[in-house]
Order: sequence, then structure tokens, then C-alpha cells
Amino acid sequence: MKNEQGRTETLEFIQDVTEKIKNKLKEIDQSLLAGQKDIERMHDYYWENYTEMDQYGYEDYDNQQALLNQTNANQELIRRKWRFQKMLESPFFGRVDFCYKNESSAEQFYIGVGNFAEKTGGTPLIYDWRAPVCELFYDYDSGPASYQAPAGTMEGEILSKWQYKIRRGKLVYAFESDTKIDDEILKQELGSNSDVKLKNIVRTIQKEQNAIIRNTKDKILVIQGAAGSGKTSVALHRIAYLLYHDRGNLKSSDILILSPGSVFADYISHILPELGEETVQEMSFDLFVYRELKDVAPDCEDRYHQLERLMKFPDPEAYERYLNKQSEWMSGQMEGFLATLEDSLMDFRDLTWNGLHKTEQELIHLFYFRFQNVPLLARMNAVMEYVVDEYETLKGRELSEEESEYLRQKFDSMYVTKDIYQIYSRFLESCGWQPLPDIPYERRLVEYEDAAPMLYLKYRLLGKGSHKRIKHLVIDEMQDYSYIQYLILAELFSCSMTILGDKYQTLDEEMRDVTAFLPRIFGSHVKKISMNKSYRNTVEIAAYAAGLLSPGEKEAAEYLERHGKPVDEETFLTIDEMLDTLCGKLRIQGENSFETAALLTMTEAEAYDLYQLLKNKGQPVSYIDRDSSTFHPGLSVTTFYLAKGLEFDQVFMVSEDSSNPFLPRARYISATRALHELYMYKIL
Ligand SMILES: Nc1ncnc2c1ncn2[C@@H]1O[C@H](COP(=O)(O)OP(=O)(O)OP(=O)(O)O)[C@@H](O)[C@H]1O
Repeated sequence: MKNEQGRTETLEFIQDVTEKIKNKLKEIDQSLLAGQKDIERMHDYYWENYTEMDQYGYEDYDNQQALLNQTNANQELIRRKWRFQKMLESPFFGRVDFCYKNESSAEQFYIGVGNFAEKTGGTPLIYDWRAPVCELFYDYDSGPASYQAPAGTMEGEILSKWQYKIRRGKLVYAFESDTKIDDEILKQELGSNSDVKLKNIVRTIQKEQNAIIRNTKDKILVIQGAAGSGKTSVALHRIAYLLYHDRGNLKSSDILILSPGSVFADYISHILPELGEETVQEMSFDLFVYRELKDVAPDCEDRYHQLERLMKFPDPEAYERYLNKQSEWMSGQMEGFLATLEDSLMDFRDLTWNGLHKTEQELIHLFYFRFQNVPLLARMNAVMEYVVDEYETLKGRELSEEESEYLRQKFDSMYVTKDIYQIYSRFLESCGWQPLPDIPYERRLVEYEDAAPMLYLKYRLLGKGSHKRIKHLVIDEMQDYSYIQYLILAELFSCSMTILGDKYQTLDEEMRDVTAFLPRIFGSHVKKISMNKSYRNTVEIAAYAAGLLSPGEKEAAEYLERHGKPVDEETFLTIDEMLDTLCGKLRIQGENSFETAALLTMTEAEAYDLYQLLKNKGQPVSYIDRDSSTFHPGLSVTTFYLAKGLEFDQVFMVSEDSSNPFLPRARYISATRALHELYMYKIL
């Protein structure tokens, strides 16, 4: 009965709110038209009068400003229009009936992806999911509850909670639940064939996820989450939340996501616009390092080069060296090296030029005492500026550019070398490793194992102003960054951060738990949180994936009770046989078909061959390599490491070489990419 009444109420509310949204859209259309006319009028005025505008350009400037303001206002209107059009499709997804303490009746709060009020600034008919009152929906069952409003804690009682699905303006279901966001709804959401790309989860954010999304008090949040626990989703919703709550200070251009690559960036790119925000900047760490080292060497390997090499030519010694070069131990060695470098890098001499005279002793004094806090390779410049300043004051004239340049070279010649490549090579030797090949700039290629330590050395020698413009940094796949890489990030960014990942999904042979050392780099601001419940996979797939971990690695993972087909393990004698079987199992065409499937291999070469073979068989298929930038529906062929962070309805993983040292990790990463069906194939 209560359900019936609730449903009727909801239908009436949908009708009412739809009418009001339509009216709002009409108003926006009228304002847009008026705005457009204004712009045209301003253009006309300009062209008719520009020859007569005042000579100082004031009128021209005013005209340009007015034009810019009107264009911005129109753009804001277009954004609002788009948002309200979306709301017409699905105006809200939840409702809380909350009775404030000392009140006799409950208020109804409808919750949607955005706010909607009839009049700007009026009481919302629908509340944005990020509004304070919506905490009640995500965090509480029926009964006593409270939320934090700007005016303080609001206490009361939740009398009922509703969840809705509205599609194309029509109510699909409405049901009252006493509990938190109900598992049944979650199962329905996840059990249906997935969208092509990552979905927004506003309708079903879980309590522990909500705590992370709404956390504004911890400067650095580090989230260790099981595969499929919603880390990426939570990070994106957290960005939307921070943007909503700190509108005055934070813009989307102030936020940076360090992500594994361009396909991943494409895979998540629509979420923020769906949540009413603009997309944020995205960058891969390896690309950043390559750019920063451009003045040291023209080319630089990335993570994937290194991984491919180690898979092709397994070399335990090289692997050990790579791990050491990325470690905390290495940063200690570097500090020791830097301490002795102060002496061995310098060759002080008396300096005499056009009446300017400084003895070796005077220069040494300036270098080691007056400017001791300036980074080593920038210090001579500081000494020179000091000396030149003194000289100019004495002579009462400024040096010409040529004179300054001449003197700069003279001062610089007191460094034995300023070449970071050569200094780094000396550092390697001091640690007992092979130095780098002594070759000119044009022929240099920095191997992946040296790239991050070399960049860190560069910053330590030259100094690096932090990226003040970035006010929030998100680091996804945190387990893929080494100690040295985090030192670089700490050097570059002093802003708040969300760092998330899964220690079991490393691209190393062993799991990597970075949470152990992050507090040593970022200090006491680090707050660690775990997310153990996995939402992506069926129970069958999740249990299979857990079985791929070694006994010491298993943690008590929780799964959503969603069942599907058992995992299919098969061994084939030929690739052709395997591909025929795969084509038979693919369900990406026809009725009840899936949206996405992936064939995952160990190496790039294997992926490319299989892609070609599938194409030859007439199978529609896309190939994802490290330069790809779009994620397509249908079947994709790629390596396990490029599939990180992505998910597919069906996953086929094929391994051809059982001695590959990365096989166990690759199998785990591949298996956890599957939403509904998993096929683990081996070729003998
Ligand atoms: N609260 C939720 N409601 C609905 N779906 C959810 C929820 N949380 C996570 N999911 C779904 O679970 C899947 C995994 O989410 P996501 O990719 O964010 O996890 P992840 O922890 O980053 O995974 P991985 O580390 O394995 O790449 C996605 O399909 C996502 O939509």
C-alpha cells in the first residue's frame, strides 16, 4: 500500500517537475536568442564605428570586453540547457523523507545528478547528489540520522528512502528500501550489459565510497582497493564533489590526473561532463619525464619498453638492477653522491675582466657560504648575478647582453661539467654500476630504469619550482610508481592529492605496496583507506582471480553476490584453433549481445599478430597499442598491461610462453578485467 502511494506520488512529481524543467528550457532558449542578438548588435556596432573609436583604444577595449562577457554568458546558458535536457530524461534517482529534530512532519528531498529550482536561488525541487542533505541518502538506513550543513549538524530521523529508475522521462521502477543503497539494485546495474565506457555511479555510491568522495579534511588520501572496487569511479566522483564544494577556489583546469595512458583517458573522459563538470587535465608520468629530460637526451624509454624487453629477454640481474635504481636505497645513495659532488664538480679560478676582479677564495666563499642553499648547478648563476650587480653599481652602468653572456660562460666554465647525463653516469659508477655510454646528445637514449633517477638528479641539481597552478592531483594505479617517482611528484606538487591503486595489479613480478613508504615521502598528511569489496566481476570470476594470487597475498575480499558462467580454461595446439573457438564464444553481435570484449596477450607482438589473424578471418576487431587514444565498442586486442584500468564484458586471455616471469601478474590483471565472462587460454 505504502509502495503504491509512493509510486503515485512519484509519478505526480515527475509530471510536475518535467513541466517546470520544460519551462526553464524555454526561458533559456529565449535568453540565448537575446544573447545572440546582443552579440550580433555588438559586432555590427564595431564594424560600423571602429574608424571613429577613440585613439587610446578604450572604446574598442570596452566593446571587446562586453562581447567576451556575452559570449561567456551564452556558453554558461548552453551548459545549463544541456544539463536540463539530460534532467528531462532522468530528473532524479533517489528520495529521502527526513523529519528534522523537533519538527512534526518530514520533508521530502529528491536527489538527482544536478540541482533544479524553479527560480534561481529558490528552494530546490531536486537536490544535486553532492548537496549536504544527500549524505542522508548514501550513508544511512531508516532511523536516526544527521548531516553536516554549512550551519552545523542537522539531526533528525529518516522516515523512508526511495530509489528510482527513470528512463526517457518514464518511471521504470520506484522502490522503498530500509537499507543503504540496495544490493539488488547494484546487481541489476552491474548485471546488465555494460556501457562501452566507465559508468557514473551516482545512483548507487556505497557508504565507504561516499566517505572517500566527500572527504575534504585529509590532504593526501591514499586508497588501496581490490580490483573492481570502484577506485577510478570514486576518484572521478571525488573530483566532481570537490569542484562543487569549492566552486570559488577550484576550477577543473586546476586538477590533474596522472593516468596510465590515452586509451584510459578516453575511457573515463565522459564521466565528469555527465556529472555536470568540465573534464580535467590528464597526463602520463612517462610522457612528462620524456619532456623534462628533452634537454638531456632526445629520447627516453617508457615503462612499456622496459616491460617488453624483460618479457622477451628475461634477465634477473637486469630486473634486480631496475628495482634497485627505483628504490629508497637509491635516493640515499644519491644524497651521498650529491654531498661529494660539491667538491668534485667544481674547478674554481681567479676571475678578471674589464676591471672586475674576484679571487678563487672569494668565489669559493660566495659559492659555499653565501649561496649554499641554491641548488648546485644553479648556484654559479646566483654567484654571477651577485658579482655583476656589485660591478654595475660600482661602474654606474648596466652590462650589455653580449657582456653578460661572455661572463656567464666564464662562470660556467668553473663547473667540470653541467651535463646531467654525464653527472648521472658518474653517479652510476659511484654505486658500482656500468656508466652510461659516452656519446653525444643526438645519439642518447635513456633506458627506463634510469629515466626517473636521472630526472630526480636533475631537480636536485637545478631545483624545480612546484606546479602551483595544480590544486589537486589524482594518481591512479599508484602501485606502478616507484619510490623515486614519488620523490619527483613530491618535488613537483604540494597540493592535495587522491592516490589510488591496487598492490596486486603491479607490472612487476612481485606485488608492490607503496602505502608502506608514502608517509615517509609526503609526511603525516597521508590518510590510508582500504576498499575491499569488489563490484566488477561475477563471483565466479572474482574467486578465480583470487586463486591466481599466491597464498601470502590473499586478503579477505568481499564480492557482490552476482553469478555468471564459470571461468573457461582451455589449452590449444594451434593459434588458429584458439581463434576459431574464440570467435564461436564472442557475443558482441546479435540479440542480447555484449558491448565489449577483449583478447589480451602478454606481449605487443603477440597482440598485433592475433589482431591481424582475426582481421583475416573477417572478424571486426580493434587494436589497442601504446599510441592508441580511443576506446571502441566490440572486440579489442591488446596486451594485459594496456588493459589495466579498463573493463570488458568478455575477456579472453591467451598465453603462449609459460616461462614468462610476468605471467602470474598478467593472468591476475587480465582476469580482473572481465565483467561477465572469462576465458583463460593457453597455447602449447
Ligand atoms: N557503487 C557502485 N555502483 C555501481 N557500480 C559500481 C560501484 N562501484 C563500482 N562500480 C562498478 O565497478 C566496476 C569497477 O569500477 P572501477 O573501474 O572504478 O574500479 P577500480 O577499483 O578502479 O578497478 P581496477 O583497479 O580493477 O581497474 C565499474 O563497472 C564500476 O561502474
